[in-house]
Amino acid sequence: MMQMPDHTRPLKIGTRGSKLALAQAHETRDRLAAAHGLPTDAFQIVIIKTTGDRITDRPLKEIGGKGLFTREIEDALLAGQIDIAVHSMKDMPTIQPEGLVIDCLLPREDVRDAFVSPNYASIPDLPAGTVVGTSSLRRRAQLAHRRPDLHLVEFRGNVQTRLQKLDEGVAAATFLAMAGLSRLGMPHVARNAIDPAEMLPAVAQGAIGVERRRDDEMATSLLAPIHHVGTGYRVTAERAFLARLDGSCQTPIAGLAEIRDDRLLLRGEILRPDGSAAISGHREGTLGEGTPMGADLAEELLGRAGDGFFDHH
Ligand SMILES: NCc1[nH]cc(CCC(=O)O)c1CC(=O)O
Repeated sequence: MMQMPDHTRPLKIGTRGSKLALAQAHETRDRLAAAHGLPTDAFQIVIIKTTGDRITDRPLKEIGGKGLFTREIEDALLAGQIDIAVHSMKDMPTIQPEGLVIDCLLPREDVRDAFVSPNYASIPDLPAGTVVGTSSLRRRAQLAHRRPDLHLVEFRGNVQTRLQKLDEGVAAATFLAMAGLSRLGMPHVARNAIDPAEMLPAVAQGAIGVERRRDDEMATSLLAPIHHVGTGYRVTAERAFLARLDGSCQTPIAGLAEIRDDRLLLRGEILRPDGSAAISGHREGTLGEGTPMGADLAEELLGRAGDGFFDHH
């Protein structure tokens, strides 16, 4: 018999310290407790500060992109300081360090982007020249593509910081993930949720993944029953698309897989950083075909884009 965690030897759940990260860690703990009939004090939430949390005054792309919010957490997992780690899959590099795996996905939240603004109800309402804040290369390129007349500014920080910047008038509108707002209990902050057909979300937006050491049998068996299979199929397809394009977050890429009638439908989009061009396509397949579908769609879009597509100009 496996020794289950209890309050004297709790399973340590590693997470960043932002409100959203903590909400995600608590959701993971509650699902684990419910699935195994354990009290919540059989789990201990351990906050780990990452480089991305420490450096808040520079654009993400300058300090290194994806991995900035995860490296220290993965080091703690490898060192045995924590037993599992909870991540927004949107922020995860496509390759995990040797010895770590993510094969547990929680049921996906709303995948859409939220339009947030004190004064305007939607993107079409924004007058020419309006200042819009976003730190996301994807959202920046998508917006510039549709509305080249707007003025885009860098807008970093966690959800609370960005909302405060809107209040202070640093920008008249911004975008946030609906998933984050919902998990923070504040979906009403969104003026509207943008249809993915208008603004395709980031790969894995709204998905939480739980990472573990590959050889940790306790973590493996504890996590197995909370894995959401449908979310797994979808995120697999989207991340295969991302992996073939570029593992970093230095390029504007969007991707969304959905399940309809037991079929997997994948949409993908790549954009020039300045929004001057966008190329999109789609694939359909069986639920288990996400990996080849993602790679194949990426190949198609890269072929149509040609050399130098992602270069700034
Ligand atoms: N890049 C930061 C980040 N990573 C995950 C989320 C939101 C939650 C999610 O998409 O799962 C956010 C904030 C945002 O984009 O508004």
